[in-house]
Amino acid sequence: MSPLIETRGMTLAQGGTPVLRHVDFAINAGEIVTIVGPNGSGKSTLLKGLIGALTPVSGTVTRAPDLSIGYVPQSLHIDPTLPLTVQRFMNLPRRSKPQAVAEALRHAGLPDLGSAQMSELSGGQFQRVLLARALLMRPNLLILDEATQGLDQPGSAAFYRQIEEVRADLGCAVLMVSHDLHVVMAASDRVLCVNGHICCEGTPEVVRDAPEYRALFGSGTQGALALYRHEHNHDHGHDHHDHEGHTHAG
Ligand SMILES: Nc1ncnc2c1ncn2[C@@H]1O[C@H](COP(=O)(O)OP(=O)(O)OP(=O)(O)O)[C@@H](O)[C@H]1O
Repeated sequence: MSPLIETRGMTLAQGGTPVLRHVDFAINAGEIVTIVGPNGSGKSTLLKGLIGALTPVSGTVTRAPDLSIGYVPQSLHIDPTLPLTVQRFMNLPRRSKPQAVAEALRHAGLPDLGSAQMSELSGGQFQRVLLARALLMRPNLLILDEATQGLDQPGSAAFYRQIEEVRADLGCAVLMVSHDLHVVMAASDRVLCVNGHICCEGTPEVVRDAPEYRALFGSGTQGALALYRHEHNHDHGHDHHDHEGHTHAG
């Protein structure tokens, strides 16, 4: 099976300056991949290069002909004085069948919110509505750019568990950028640590233990990762994390 997106030696520049060099990357159907890295390390630039919003200065990007991307933004400002129900929001900018809307809300973990006002939602519910809207177009790749900013750690962990359920139910691949290192890493099959280039990659455990990752983030995430794994195994009773990991020096 060919990857949904594959890059070879992709170098991306911002304002004429290369900010991300020689990226060899691929994401396959059904995989959950997380991009971590310090501020300004090139995470958003990488997403832009992958989706085609930024053309590489060198190297190649290949996208599957049937690639369909659902995008969940980090937040969306809606004027709180504007009356806007969840149902109406879900039909912007395109009208969808009520059944499709109900199904997308259910997949996002929101069964009964159709008549609620967007302004009444909690942060976690709001992000789930954004997720539901991204699911309406039946993507085979879901991209989330810091989708849990503003949620507390339990809220973020719950959101990422929902993402794992979406993957299990719909089979879409997931590519996400996050600062919630421990929770998001634990929900991933593969983690990419970016710092102007890909400095290490592999399973969450491999990246957590990689010297390149520790040099950037320290070793403090180990306990939280173990804790989340424990909860996670209890909730679902199975483990998706069966890919071989590797690191390479950067
Ligand atoms: N439009 C732009 N013009 C010029 N430079 C830019 C532009 N966008 C980003 N950059 C620079 O490119 C580098 C990578 O930025 P990018 O936004 O990809 O980082 P990031 O890892 O997503 O950061 P953060 O975690 O802060 O969101 C930074 O040095 C940034 O200043």
